[in-house]
This record gives sequence, C-alpha cells and structure tokens, in this order.
Amino acid sequence: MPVAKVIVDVPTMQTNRPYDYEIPTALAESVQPGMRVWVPFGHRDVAGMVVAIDAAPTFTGELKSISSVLDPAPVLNAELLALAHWLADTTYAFWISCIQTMLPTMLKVDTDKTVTAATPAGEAMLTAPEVSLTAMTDQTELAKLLRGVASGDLVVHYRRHDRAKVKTETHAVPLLTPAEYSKAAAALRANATQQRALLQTLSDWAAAGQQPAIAESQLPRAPFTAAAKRGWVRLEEREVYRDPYPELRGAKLTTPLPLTADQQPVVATVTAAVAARRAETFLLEGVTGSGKTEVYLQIIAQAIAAGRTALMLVPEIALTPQMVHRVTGRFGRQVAVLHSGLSDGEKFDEWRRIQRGEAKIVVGARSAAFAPLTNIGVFIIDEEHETSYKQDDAPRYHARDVVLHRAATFGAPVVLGSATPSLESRARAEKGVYTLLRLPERINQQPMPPVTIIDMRDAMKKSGQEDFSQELLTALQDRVARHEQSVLLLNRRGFSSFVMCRECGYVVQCPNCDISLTLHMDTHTLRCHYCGHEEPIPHRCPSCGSTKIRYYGTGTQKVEAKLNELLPEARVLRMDVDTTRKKGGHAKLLAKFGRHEADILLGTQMIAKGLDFPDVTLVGVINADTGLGLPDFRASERTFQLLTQVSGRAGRADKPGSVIIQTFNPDHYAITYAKHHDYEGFFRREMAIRHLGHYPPYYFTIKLTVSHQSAEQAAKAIYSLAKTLKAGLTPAAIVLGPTPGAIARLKNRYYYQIVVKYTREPKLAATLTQILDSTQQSGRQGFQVAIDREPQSFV
Ligand SMILES: Nc1ncnc2c1ncn2[C@@H]1O[C@H](COP(=O)(O)OP(=O)(O)OP(=O)(O)O)[C@@H](O)[C@H]1O
Ligand SMILES: [Zn+2]
Ligand SMILES: [Zn+2]
Repeated sequence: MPVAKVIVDVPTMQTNRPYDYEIPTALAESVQPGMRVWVPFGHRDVAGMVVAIDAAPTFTGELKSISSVLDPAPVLNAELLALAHWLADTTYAFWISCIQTMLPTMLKVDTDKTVTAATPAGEAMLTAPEVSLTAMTDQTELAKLLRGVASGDLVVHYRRHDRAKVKTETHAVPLLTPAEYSKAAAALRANATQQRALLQTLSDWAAAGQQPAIAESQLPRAPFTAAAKRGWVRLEEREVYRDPYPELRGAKLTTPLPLTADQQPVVATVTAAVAARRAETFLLEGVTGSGKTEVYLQIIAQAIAAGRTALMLVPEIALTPQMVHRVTGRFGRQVAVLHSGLSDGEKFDEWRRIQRGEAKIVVGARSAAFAPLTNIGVFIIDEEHETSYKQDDAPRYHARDVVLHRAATFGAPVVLGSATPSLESRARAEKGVYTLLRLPERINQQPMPPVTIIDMRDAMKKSGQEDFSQELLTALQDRVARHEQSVLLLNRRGFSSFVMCRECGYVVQCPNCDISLTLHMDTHTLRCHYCGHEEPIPHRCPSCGSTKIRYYGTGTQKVEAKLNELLPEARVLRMDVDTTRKKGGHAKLLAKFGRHEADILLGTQMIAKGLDFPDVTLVGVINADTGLGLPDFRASERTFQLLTQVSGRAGRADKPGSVIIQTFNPDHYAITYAKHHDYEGFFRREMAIRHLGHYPPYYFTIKLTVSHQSAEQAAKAIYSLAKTLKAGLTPAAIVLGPTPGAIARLKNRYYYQIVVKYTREPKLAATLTQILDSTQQSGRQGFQVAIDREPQSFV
C-alpha cells in the first residue's frame, strides 16, 4: 500500500521529519510529492507538504489518512523539494520553515480556530453558533471563551483557510452567429434599445472571433447577465495576472549595445560555460560604471536563445528600480520580478508565471533564489557583496549558497558581480575555486573620479560646522551654478552605537579583541560583544584627553535643514526610510532626480549603489566614519565598499566627476584605499588583518544564541550549551563568549551568544543537532536557540 510522506506544519524539533499517511483510494491518483495536503495530527488537522510517495510505510502503528489535497498540481517540483531538505540540513532550520520560505505567502495555509457550544452554559457564552478564536481581538472576551473551553462547555474546531486567491475577469463568449444575432434583434420589442445595442456588439464580436473581458467593453454588466440567461452569450471567469509594472507594458524593448573590448571576452567565457552546461562560478570584478549590467543582459539573452532560463538576483530590488527597468526594458514580459515591494497577490502571480514557464527570466531579491524556474542555464548575482543576501531569521540562509547549490544541480554557471567583491568571494577566486573575470576600466575610457579626503578634525575648527566643510559647501555651490547634480551620502550605519572623540577621532576599543565597544545606554557602559569586556563610558578621551568624546551620529532631517540654510538656492531631495516608506516612493524620488527637478540628492546608504545618472558630477560623503566604529570585524570592509560604491556614482557619462569624503580618520586604510579606487590593495591589506585575527575568510564562523524570559535561566543555559559545544569541538576551534547579546534584552527576552571560529570541525554538525534536540526538550520551559552560520552581524 503506497503511503505519503508528509512534513507537517508544526515547527518543532520532534516533528521535524516526514510522517506516514495513508492515501485514500479516491485520492490515489491525485496525490503527488510537492502538493500541500490537510492531515490529522494529534487532536486536530494541520497543513503539510507531501515530500515523497513510498511503496510501504516505515511506521508500524495504525496509519492515519490524508483528509484532503490542497493543490491540483504540485507547487514544488522535485528539484525544489530536494533543495528544501538541503536547506534545512545546512541552516539547522525546520524542514517546514524552509518549505514555507520557498513558497509565496499566498500559499500559506492558516488554521482558523473556532468554538461551538457543547453545553447550554456554553451556548450562553456565545454570540453566534460558531465564534472565531483566531479573529478575536478583545482580550477579556477571548479569556472568557478559553475558560469555556477549559470547563468543557465549548469545543474548539480547526478549520483551514487557504490564502491563495486567483484574480479573474469575466469574459463574454458569443454563442450565436451574426445572422442569428440579427434574427434575435428583429424579434425584440421596439423600445428594447439597450438589448438591441448589446446584440449588435455581440454580433460584432462573433464576426471578429473575439471573447473580450466585459470590464474592457465599457458596457454595464447587467444586460450581459440577462443575455446569458437567454443563451446569447456565455460568461466565463478567466484568470488574469496582477501586473506589478503595468507602465512597462507595450514599451519598446532596448537593443543590445555593441560590446567593448573588455566586455566581449567576459560574455564569451560565460556563454561558453552555459553551452557546455558547466557549473563554473565566475567572479566578475568590474569597477563602477564598467558596464557589468550590459554584460549580464547579453549573457541572459544567449541563455534564452539556447532554450534555457535565467535567474538574476539583485540586492533589495525595491531599492534599485533602475535595474528592474533595464532588465524588463530588454526582455519585456519574459521577465518576472520578485521582491518585497510587491503585494502578496502580485508575488503569487509572478510566481505562477514562472512556474508555468511563461516567464523565463527572473529578477529578484534574496528569496527569488528559490524561484521555481526549470532548466536554468545561468545564475547571476549582482552586487554579490551585499549583506541583504543573508537572511537574519530562520532559515538563516545566504542566497549565494542557495544559488551555488542549484547551479550544481542544473549544470549551470554562476556570475557573481561587484566592484567591491566580498572578501570571501575574492579569496575563493584567488584560490582558483572561482574564475576571476575583470572589467578594470569605465565605459568610454572615463577616468575614475578623483577623491578628496577632508580631515574633519581641522575642518570643524575652521568652519565651526560639524556637518559641512568649506570644501564640500563650495563644491556643492559650484555644481548648482553649473546646473549639474550632486549626491550626498549620510552614513547611518552604526549610528550612535559607539563612542568617538571629536578632537582626535579615537574610538574606544576592547582591550582583548581589537573591536570597538558598543554603547549601552541602559547601563551607561561600553561593552565588547565578542568577549564580554565592560567599562564605563569615558568622560575624557583616553588618547588626547579632550572632553569632546561622545556618541556620534547625525540625522538626515537635520542635515537637510542645515543644507537649506547654507545653500538656499539648491533644491534638495531627501531620501531615507521616512521619505520612501510608501510603495514606489523610492522610484518616484529617483525619477524626479532623473528629470533634474533637484540639484542635490541627500540620502542614506540606499543612494550608494546602482544609480546611473549622467549629470551627477559630485559625490559628497558627510561622515565616512560611523561604520568604522562598529564592533564588527567587517567594519573596514563595509566602509570601503560603501565609499567605493557611492564614489562610483560620479562622472559616469561624458562629464568628469569628483568625490569629497569627510572623515575624522583620514589615515584609516579603508578610506585611503577608497580614495585610490584600489580594491585589490584593500583586499590584500584586509586579508592580512583577517589572517592575524583568525577571522573569515581564513576561519568559518557560527553564532549560537539562547534566549529566555529570565536572564538567569538564559545565562545558565548558554553556559551549559558552551560546555556541550566545547566537548564536540577540536582544540583548534576558538570559542568566544558566552556574552550577552548586543541588545541583551529584546521584547522582554534575554539574549546570550557564543561565536565559534573554526577551520575544520568534523563533529560540529552533529554537536549542533544534538544541542537543538536537547533544547527542544526544554522548549516547554521557554528557551529559544538560534544557530547562525556565517553571521553577517555579530552584534
Ligand atoms: N558596450 C557599451 N557601449 C556603450 N555604453 C555602454 C556599454 N555597456 C554599458 N554602457 C553604459 O555604461 C554605463 C555604465 O554601465 P553599468 O551601469 O552597466 O555599469 P556597472 O558596471 O553595472 O556599474 P555599477 O557597478 O556602478 O552599478 C551605463 O549607462 C550603460 O548604459
Ligand atoms: Zn572583547
Ligand atoms: Zn581624543
């Protein structure tokens, strides 16, 4: 007797495996792996995913039977089912959580809990025969109902609630011939003008073989309903897709540009790997403005021409509308776009267009790595160094790893592109694991824009201004006068989270870890998140003795106001979380800037990458340092990347550009290498530092976090966990901590963490699984354990 192996939607460690279910005879033909089902589990019904059909059960007890099937066809194919399993194993996440991450939100099944009366006392408690517990917002009312359940006067029911909603339109299908329509019209009463008009329309449609949507016919719906009753027309509900970019419909497609001598071999090399079905990973290191995007587009075009599909990831795409437009502008409706800015309905429809093979190219943010494309010929990850490719919550996956895994399955090359590759990727290229391809020059032989570093320690004294040096102000004024545009970056990374001396640029560091200490305002202390070292906030700078040591930061609004005061003639566009909250707000601001309706685009990190505006000739960085002070070994890398990316916005077309960077640390290597646009130099210097500090890419890292409502319980648990962990590791592994989490208390839970640095640990995976298993037992006592491989943030 064949059985279905089902992963149930109960995310706990004990249930993190397939359960055997009998397939009812009536459903024997229809149940397939990759379908969502509704199954009895414990005392209720839950949703689940069929991961396999086996010939016989492994479970020896009495089998329960599948209650119903939720999908007419599998929503996950074999490749994606296997991917979910792999993902669960490598991220230490629940299988069901991985499956859900891969599906659009609309395919999530909710359970509605309702109650009905079991006794007359129960009846008295209810306002209707069946009352929803799930939808109950009134806390006292809910408490009353729960008491009724406890006393046995009310019974709980679990009902499924599938969110998947397909949008439809009503189409009119003419059923008669034009001759028959004239006959029907002749038989009408003389005053039936509306019906006569409708018959004429139907007759025209019949003659032209059209079955249009009623909504598009501009006619009222009522006469159609009447006509359908008389057998003149059939009304048919047809599925339509919600189109997230209607404005792109019908636009003329762009044509490929003739490739430059640098671009041509890059396209040829990758295309050869596509043709050979070779899962080779290429690192495309191309300076800003070197034409990487055109390279991607032409590689994709060749993969499509060869009958295959293409998957392209971009960082938080909602933030890079220019990129979406460049891809959809070249390939039109063959492209499906997936990102967090779309509504659930739009996402669902784009996902279905991919699944049905109607969209052959996918552009999307992180989770698009799971797009249900088949026959993928090439994978592209743009700005591969971006941290948004790593998911912070379970499953804690990196989109790059997912892509590399899928590429191996499909036998397809991967292109990782960036002007500032992550150290990890660049180091792999060094070792020959990845193939390095380079675009060392800008298009049209434009030079990289010259960068001037302004030492704010002096500038502040001179101008008495903390945000603007005289040089930057003059340069801005100059652009306004010349009708050229400027981009101004206000670095918000690490905003106010560390202490810096405004006299000498000194940042308080941990005596043990060479990492800046983090400011904790609740306890008025500075703390090291690696080793736990703690000290009071200094009143005097330990380096120069100045009293101007304080936490550091500045807000976009404040800078905007200052700018309006100092340069009243300049039109300023502010771009930050506040001004881009509305859907499409980001794209609108950029379009405005593109139309020259502003002289200065002032913004946070979101303006640093991807923008390609020909009239931008000045880039200013107000505060280069904030990110440098962060207690993170990647602080220098991130700062270098940000400065290089933002500098790259200047002088991309025929007008030469220049860059002004204000800093309190003019001699810091992250700043000096950025000044010289010297990625390779930075890479070598930073690698040496990582080597000394035993940090990635020389070491792997993993972070374990324990939380509990009681600080004492959480602390106890982390120490016992540390013991288990150390027992499973070789002496070569470096265990940092336990230490309190960066935000030691969050939503009334206390967090403690351990970071492990290691190179080769054969027993690590087994030890971690054991830790997860054992904490699951204590799960009832309110513990939560999170395992994060290669965390992007240590705070
Ligand atoms: N072969 C080509 N011929 C002419 N112009 C080109 C060519 N390739 C690219 N360009 C143009 O050069 C400009 C810069 O290219 P693109 O934006 O692709 O660079 P990029 O390397 O992706 O830059 P960044 O990393 O800074 O985003 C664009 O305006 C693009 O249209
Ligand atoms: Zn420390
Ligand atoms: Zn000082």
